[in-house]
Amino acid sequence: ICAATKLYYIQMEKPLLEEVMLKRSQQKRKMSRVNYKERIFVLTKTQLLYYNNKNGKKGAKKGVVEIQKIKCVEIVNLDEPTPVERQYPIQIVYDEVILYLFAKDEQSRTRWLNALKYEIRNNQNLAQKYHCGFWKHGKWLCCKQTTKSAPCCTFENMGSKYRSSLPLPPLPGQQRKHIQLPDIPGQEKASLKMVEALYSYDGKGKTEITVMKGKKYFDKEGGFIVRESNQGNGYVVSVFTKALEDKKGTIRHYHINLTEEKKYFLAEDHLFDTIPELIKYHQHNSGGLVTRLRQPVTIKTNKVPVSFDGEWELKRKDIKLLKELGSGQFGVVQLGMWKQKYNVAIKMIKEGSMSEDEFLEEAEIMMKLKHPNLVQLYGVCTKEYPIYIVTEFMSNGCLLSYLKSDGKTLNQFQFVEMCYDITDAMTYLEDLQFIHRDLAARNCLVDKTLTVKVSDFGMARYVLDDQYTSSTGTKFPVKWSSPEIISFSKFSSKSDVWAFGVLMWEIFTLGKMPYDLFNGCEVVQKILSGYRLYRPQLASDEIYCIMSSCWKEASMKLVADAVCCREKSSN
Ligand SMILES: Nc1ncnc2c1ncn2[C@@H]1O[C@H](COP(=O)(O)OP(=O)(O)OP(=O)(O)O)[C@@H](O)[C@H]1O
Ligand SMILES: [Zn+2]
Repeated sequence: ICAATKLYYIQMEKPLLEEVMLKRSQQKRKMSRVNYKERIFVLTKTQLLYYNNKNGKKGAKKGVVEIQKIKCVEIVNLDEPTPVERQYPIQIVYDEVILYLFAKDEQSRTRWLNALKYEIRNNQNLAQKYHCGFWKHGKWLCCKQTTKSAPCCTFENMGSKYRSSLPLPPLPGQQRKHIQLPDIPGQEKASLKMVEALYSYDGKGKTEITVMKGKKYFDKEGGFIVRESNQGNGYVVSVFTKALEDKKGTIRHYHINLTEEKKYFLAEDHLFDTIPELIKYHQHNSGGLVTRLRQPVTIKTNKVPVSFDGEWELKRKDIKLLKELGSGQFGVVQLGMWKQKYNVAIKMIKEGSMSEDEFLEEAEIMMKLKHPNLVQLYGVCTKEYPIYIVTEFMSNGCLLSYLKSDGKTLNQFQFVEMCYDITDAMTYLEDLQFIHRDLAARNCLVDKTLTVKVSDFGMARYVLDDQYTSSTGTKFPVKWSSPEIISFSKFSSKSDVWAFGVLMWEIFTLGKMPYDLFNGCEVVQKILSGYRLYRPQLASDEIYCIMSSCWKEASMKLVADAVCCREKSSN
């Protein structure tokens, strides 16, 4: 939980926007000349930072504005003839200072305005008014007042709609899907209610939606889809709302219109070059729609509906095997199709590799474990051999292989996000007092959106292979094992934490073998004498601190003594 919280805060440092913009000198001395310099601006959830621009790369840090201190973010009117590169000014008012920035075009300016306004929405001292013109040569160009601190002349018009006690969803592209930490404002834990269409229905008129039998639809305020128009002429945004007369909610449909200049719009005054930009805008501004587009509704066809209602024995004839994905301790894993439409992964249990009865006793409980970062168990086929274990299919396969093959394409924040995904699932398991027992990169899987999910939870208990289950066996995951596992085979959520630390290390080394110079026996000796994995090059001190905090021990001596005793007695 502690690691999860820390990783969450590191995510807060993640760049939301990064772009080169011109910055006007701040004229700290009254008569100093006005100049404009190119800076690289970076927005995070807590700071707006700017750096020297060294051929598009960040050079020395030149300044920081704390998001908390910002009072106002607005455009500035152009009252004077202005060179082309300064047509899109933004003002950021904080402390008693104004920062003037110049975006390269209207789109970029809108992007920054929206992002900044969104991040400052809960600030304490947001200004009610501002100056719509520049402060220049000792006066305000808007109202001609000559004291800088003169009361502002223009009422704030846009900021207010971001000020809301209701939590807003994260910015598009930055979504954390399932943050559960209670004390951070602005988190929205989606409470999705799923409705299944019992009959197919062709929507008529403006307020009806076409549904297909058996498909699942989310019934949520602001839930929306972009779909092809039924008439085949372009695209339609369908959005669900309960804001209107009908308490059960209605679905409104809006045609995406195209102007002659090839700009898209839903409501006249907001034009966009692309549909994603249009959607992005309306995710933050209702702009004429019944409601803001809050939550994209996914009608994923390759995902098995989760409501099996306890029906965990699946029919073998409903499963078509398609291709081999790999193999593990229990045998071959296949990609398959369930009921001709859902992708699933099928573990075909090799006879003699699993204590099947014990697994089946527990499978029902494991089916009930549901978390966006746990590979979902869908069911089993037990009537014939080989027994099938059917789970969610993860198109990017095993995390360890993914790190080795594609790790180089990932950035720091993606590593952090992966770690965070795992802590989220592990926090859930710990809350339910479910111990994983074999957490490692090889037992995590990656889906097509690069979300990492934890797999094979609890499965180590059903392995029939002494080399794997005995702590002295050759296949026993010693390198992921905490001292108390090595010493007394004591598994707990705490030993899962130890393994998580090693898993973090695997992520930040792009899938290196931990302690690669040592064999199992040597690792045991090393660990028990206090040796720990080194800091991976890609891990900052902060990250390494989280990682190594997973390998702390209450008392090394107690454990060392215990091992010593055990060795003596076995001699
Ligand atoms: N749900 C899944 N979706 C996609 N690929 C999968 C899935 N489950 C397993 N695989 C693929 O099959 C391989 C074998 O998986 P399995 O879980 O049986 O073994 P393992 O965890 O790699 O090894 P072991 O069982 O020895 O710990 C994985 O490495 C992965 O490439
Ligand atoms: Zn003014």
